[in-house]
Amino acid sequence: MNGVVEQLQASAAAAEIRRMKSLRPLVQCITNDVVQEVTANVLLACGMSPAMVPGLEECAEFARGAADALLCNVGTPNRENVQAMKLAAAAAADAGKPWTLDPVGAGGTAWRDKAIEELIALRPTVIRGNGSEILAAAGFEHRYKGVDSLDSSASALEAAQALAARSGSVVCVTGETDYVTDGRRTVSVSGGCAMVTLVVGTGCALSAMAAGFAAGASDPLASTAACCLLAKRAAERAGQTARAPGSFHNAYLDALYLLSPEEAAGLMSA
Ligand SMILES: Nc1ncnc2c1ncn2[C@@H]1O[C@H](COP(=O)(O)OP(=O)(O)O)[C@@H](O)[C@H]1O
Ligand SMILES: Cc1ncsc1CCOP(=O)(O)O
Ligand SMILES: [Mg+2]
Repeated sequence: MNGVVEQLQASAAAAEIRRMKSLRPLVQCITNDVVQEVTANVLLACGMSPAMVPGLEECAEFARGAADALLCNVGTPNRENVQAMKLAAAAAADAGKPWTLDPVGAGGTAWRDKAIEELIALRPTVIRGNGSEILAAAGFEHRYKGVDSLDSSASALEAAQALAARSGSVVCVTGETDYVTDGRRTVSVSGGCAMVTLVVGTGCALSAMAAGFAAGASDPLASTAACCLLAKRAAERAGQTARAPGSFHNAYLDALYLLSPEEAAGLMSA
């Protein structure tokens, strides 16, 4: 497949980022044990409200009611939290709220792959993963190293397009270049800074951001591409000053906070 790969127009990207910031979406996160804090901090820095609401007893009510969007992330799955993700995802979809699936570690164990397959069947608005995860979730040959990717995003583009066509979700495969596709249109976002991969949770947090960007969006492909663009520009800015992962982490949060929609979209120099 592959076909023509477009780029999001700067004016459209700025409009998506402005829209997200004026909504300040409340993003319900059912995520893994490793990335709770970085996810909340990333959402706050870019202008969203995080709420970690993973409990089986209340997750569906929250998804249906207070939340503007939902993240389901299978990084540290167990029977109970996968069940909570299914209940919350079904409630969100029923209430017309967008939700994002992060298929962390797809392709590693049969049990996790079955959980991911069952979540995909609930039609996430967006599926966001790294190259190996998207290849695995699409049923393509992939290489596996836990939550890291051994496959480039470019090598997973065809799998992303196939997964989007089969699931009805927008699929975002990230890496040196991010690709966002609905199976017909594909948008790429390049740049960023490779040091972002040395800060745990930046991919997981990006999936949470994509959920918030999809809240109220008329075109989830455009909102997801704008989300990737903001993250790439923030990583670039962080990389201008930070020389190692600890300071990069702080500089990345600061850049997510400081970049205006126009700067992130390239309409104004940052
Ligand atoms: N080689 C790279 N160069 C620049 N940015 C990258 C690179 N690899 C990943 N990124 C960025 O890191 C963030 C997380 O993506 P990724 O590392 O693919 O996800 P995950 O953390 O789930 O493995 C994204 O913003 C992506 O664009
Ligand atoms: C290290 C680790 N182990 C289970 S989940 C997780 C975090 C993965 O974060 P990311 O996908 O953003 O790199
Ligand atoms: Mg990940």
